Amino acid sequence: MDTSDGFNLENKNLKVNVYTSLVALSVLLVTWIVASQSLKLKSFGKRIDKIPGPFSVPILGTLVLIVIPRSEILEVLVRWTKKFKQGCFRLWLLNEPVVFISSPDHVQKILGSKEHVEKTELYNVLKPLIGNGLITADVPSWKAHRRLLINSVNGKMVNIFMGVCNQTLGTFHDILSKEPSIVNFDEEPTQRTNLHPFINRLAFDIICETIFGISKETLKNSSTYYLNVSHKNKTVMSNRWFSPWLRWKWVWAIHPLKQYENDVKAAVNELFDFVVTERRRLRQLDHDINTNEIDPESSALKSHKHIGRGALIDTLLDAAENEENGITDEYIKSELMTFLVAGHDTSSETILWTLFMLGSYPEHQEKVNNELKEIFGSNRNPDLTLDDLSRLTYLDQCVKETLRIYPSVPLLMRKVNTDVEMEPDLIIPAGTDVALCIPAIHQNPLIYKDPKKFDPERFAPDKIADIHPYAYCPFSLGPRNCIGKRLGEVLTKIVLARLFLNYSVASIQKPEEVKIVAEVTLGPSKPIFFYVKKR
Ligand code: HEM
Repeated sequence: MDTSDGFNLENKNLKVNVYTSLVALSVLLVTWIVASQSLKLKSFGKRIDKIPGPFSVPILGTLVLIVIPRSEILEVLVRWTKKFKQGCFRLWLLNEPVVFISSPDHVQKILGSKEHVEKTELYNVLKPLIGNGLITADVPSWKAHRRLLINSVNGKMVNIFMGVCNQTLGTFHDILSKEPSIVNFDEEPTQRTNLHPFINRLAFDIICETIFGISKETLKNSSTYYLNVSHKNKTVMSNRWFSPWLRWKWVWAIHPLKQYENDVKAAVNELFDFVVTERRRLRQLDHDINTNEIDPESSALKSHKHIGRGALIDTLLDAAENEENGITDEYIKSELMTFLVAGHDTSSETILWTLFMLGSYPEHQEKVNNELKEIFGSNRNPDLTLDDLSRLTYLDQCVKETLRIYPSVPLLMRKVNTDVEMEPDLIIPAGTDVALCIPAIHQNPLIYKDPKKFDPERFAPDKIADIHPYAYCPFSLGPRNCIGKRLGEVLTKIVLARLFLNYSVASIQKPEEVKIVAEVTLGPSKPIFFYVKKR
């Protein structure tokens, strides 16, 4: 007998055995997953289903969510908030439940508690871009890092920020005043202006400089400075955030956007390497200047145009010098990207929506102008101080009211690790994902009379105390609120003040014509246009 025949036969048998074992193993695995999931869901699901909610079926979950376009999800959520008792309802996203809450007392029980600070798995969609920074960090790392950063973010970073804002606004004014669609005060504009790209770029430049401690001229030399942190990323993240199908991890693993995610990771790494190397060089230069080890006429010193110590990167590099803090380069990268992503789109959307509101309601724009005139007289380009900003109280009311109607972050989520009794007959079981749809919370007619109306008077100093503290949460509330709230407020007000000192705006579309889209931030479905006149 030919020995090679025997060998082939043995080989064939071996292959058949391997395939059979693999199939058997897969069947066992799938059975085990299905059985354990259904056992878990049986008892858990029964408790969840005691909470009312829209029609749902096993496995596919709440059917409406699968068929409606993403642009309508927000409207549907607001409608359900009104329909179900105390605005509390459960949804099934495929086989995972989410409980939505909206009454101020319920919001307080979750956001106000030190216990419910864990984020849900959904936040993992942000990780390719922002790693394990504060937004996505697990609870122990979040606690340690928040403690590390809070004082400098609200202290020296604010002062650095003011300097960067004033300087960048100067150049911004030069760019904007050359825009051909902007006319002099006595002329009628014929061309419309889309202010969004200007504002977004401005916010990006200011935040970049304050976080990385590197002037934007230097950053421009980095090939990835223009890393598209804006549109395409938002689409990728929002697809994963809002599409129920993409919650199935295996779908995501083979999804075409996976490649894009990898490209983003590579670009983030490149940007980070550039920034950290450059900042370390500047810190060394600082040291040499202080210790007189450098010739005052040297070219290195002449090109030394940086913003001084106090950028976020300095706090992180200082902390890394003490080994006990356990700060790694990987963490520094995550935190820098977290602040960049969390800071610039949120602020620029807030500025844009406020312009839209003040452009739609000229009577309120007039009041803002009067306030500016009273404080700055005829000086159209003052360097603003924190004290000036605190005196702009009517502008502040307008921004607050805009953030009520158009909160830049539309959705917050928390995982609760203990049973939470909302009402005696309404218990959210431990392990549930709890969601807060901020536009729905902000449209509660029991708190805000005529909630769709733009009325800055709601936030007048003598009325603000009437608003339940947990009925207004554009920056979230409680221990895991927005750490950059102060920076976001300063940026929004300083940009708006400088704009209204020099320009008047009129919105072209009416508020009811502009649809909002809930992505990771809340933006208009189509660009918003203005007629802009120089003052
Ligand atoms: C008007 C502007 C802003 C708005 C409306 C806003 C809103 C928010 C909201 C709602 C959260 C909570 C997110 C969640 O729990 O899922 C948050 C968190 C955060 N924001 Fe802001 N933000 C703004 C500006 C900024 C700025 C300028 C920065 C920094 C430069 C920043 C950095 C952060 C960070 C790091 C977190 C995570 C905090 C933590 O988990 O401890 N934000 N922001």
